[in-house]
Amino acid sequence: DSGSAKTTPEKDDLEYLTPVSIGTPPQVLNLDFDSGSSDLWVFSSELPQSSVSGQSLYDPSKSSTAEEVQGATWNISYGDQSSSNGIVYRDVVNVGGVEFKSQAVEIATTVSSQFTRDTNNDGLLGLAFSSINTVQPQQEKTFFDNILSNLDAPVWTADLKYHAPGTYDFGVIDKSKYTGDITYTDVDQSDGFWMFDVAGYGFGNSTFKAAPFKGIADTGTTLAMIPAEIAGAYYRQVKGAKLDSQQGAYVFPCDSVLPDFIFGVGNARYTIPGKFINYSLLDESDPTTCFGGLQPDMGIGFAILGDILLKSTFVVFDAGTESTPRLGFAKK
Ligand SMILES: N#Cc1c(N)n[nH]c1N1CCCC1
Repeated sequence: DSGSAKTTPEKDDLEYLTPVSIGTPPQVLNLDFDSGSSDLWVFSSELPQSSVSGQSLYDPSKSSTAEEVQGATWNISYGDQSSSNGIVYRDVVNVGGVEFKSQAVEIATTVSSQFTRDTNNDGLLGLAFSSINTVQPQQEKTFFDNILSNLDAPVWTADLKYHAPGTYDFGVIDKSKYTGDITYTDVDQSDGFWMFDVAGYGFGNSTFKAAPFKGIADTGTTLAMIPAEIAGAYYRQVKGAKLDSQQGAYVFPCDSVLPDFIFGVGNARYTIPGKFINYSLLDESDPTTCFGGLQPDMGIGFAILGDILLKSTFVVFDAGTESTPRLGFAKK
């Protein structure tokens, strides 16, 4: 098996939403594919109306193939303090033509206000490791884990783009989506994430610094949260940039020309264009102050390499054969 699904960015590339078919007849929901978490959960007919503001709802009672997982519950909270919880069904799930007949579909009976406000996001499809799936008493597998043995190759790939649709592929590495070689690096899955070593960094007229740091490849995070001293050194190159203490984030004049940011994987070097790092207005009411796409990590012990970084490359999430999983990066 192999398949390909188009993923479309919300405003400012806040997140990328991908159509997923669930049930019989198929109910299509647009989900946020998240390599930083491992639950497939959806807005559902079981939610109170006050929690729904335009999202599409999965209704298991309208699917002839839905079966409730008796006694199973789930409860997840994310780094941005958003959260959701509910009960569990199994149903047919199809992503880009790849189907699994008894995927755990976690239906929300409660969602936090951030999700209610995110009107086009119908839920999440977790693509981190199944070891951090939150279903109890019996943990469930991710969609990728479930389809793995049927895939032509044990991989999924992310080709995210700046202010344009991209694709998530399963079971195939599409050579038309990248240039040059793919550089692979080992993954430490012990925290359930796609965690790897960034070999170092560079920007502006500074030379590349071989100062390695750990980070997770996280398609579910908008920005790139990097070690505070690196973020500080980067924004010192930007006239008028300052750390907005209220936000705990760097802001700068919107007409700033931001330096490119170089990151290393193994011996390879990749460039995040400065344009990507001029992320968005801080506040719609002030057209002169902009918000950076690179921000300091919150001292959690690893960087969170989200869409700002991932969209500058073609990324291979490789489960490996019996060996360790690995990540591949290529220019495009
Ligand atoms: N915070 C956070 C976060 C993350 N690190 N990966 N995915 C996240 N979210 C998915 C939906 C809301 C937040």
